[in-house]
Amino acid sequence: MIVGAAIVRDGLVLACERATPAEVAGRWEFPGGKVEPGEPDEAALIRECEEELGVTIKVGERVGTDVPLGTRTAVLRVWQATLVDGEPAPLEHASLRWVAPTDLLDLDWLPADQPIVADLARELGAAA
Ligand SMILES: Nc1nc2c([nH]c(=O)n2[C@H]2C[C@H](O)[C@@H](COP(=O)(O)OP(=O)(O)OP(=O)(O)O)O2)c(=O)[nH]1
Repeated sequence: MIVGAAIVRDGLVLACERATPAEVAGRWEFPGGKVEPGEPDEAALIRECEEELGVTIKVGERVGTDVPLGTRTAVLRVWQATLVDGEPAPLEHASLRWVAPTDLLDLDWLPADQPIVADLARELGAAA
């Protein structure tokens, strides 16, 4: 299981640019990563956001449905989240960007993220 956080602040979504590996460097993703054995999904999401961004998040609603990840026996599962403490810093990413819902689909997201980003753009657009 790979978990990701769509952190929303002031109507904008935090997108993260991968630094590594070379095959996907420069593409965009949500902060997150692998759930450790026995770890609840939401705890993994909070841990990864602390490690990658130096922030504390509050986990909200699910976004979209689970997306199978290519060759791996894993799925990507994403939640909306809000910032509780700290300002996001690119501790493990090449860069960070706050993106308006209408601009989300212009970024070169990792393939598995694309249907989730489309759902998120619809949800946030509808709420505006
Ligand atoms: N974090 C994250 N990973 C994603 C997304 N979409 C997607 O396909 N992935 C894939 C890329 C990687 O193969 C895998 C997560 O790897 P990772 O390197 O971020 O996870 P991690 O921090 O737990 O990795 P590790 O260094 O402990 O091995 O999931 C996404 O939106 N966010």
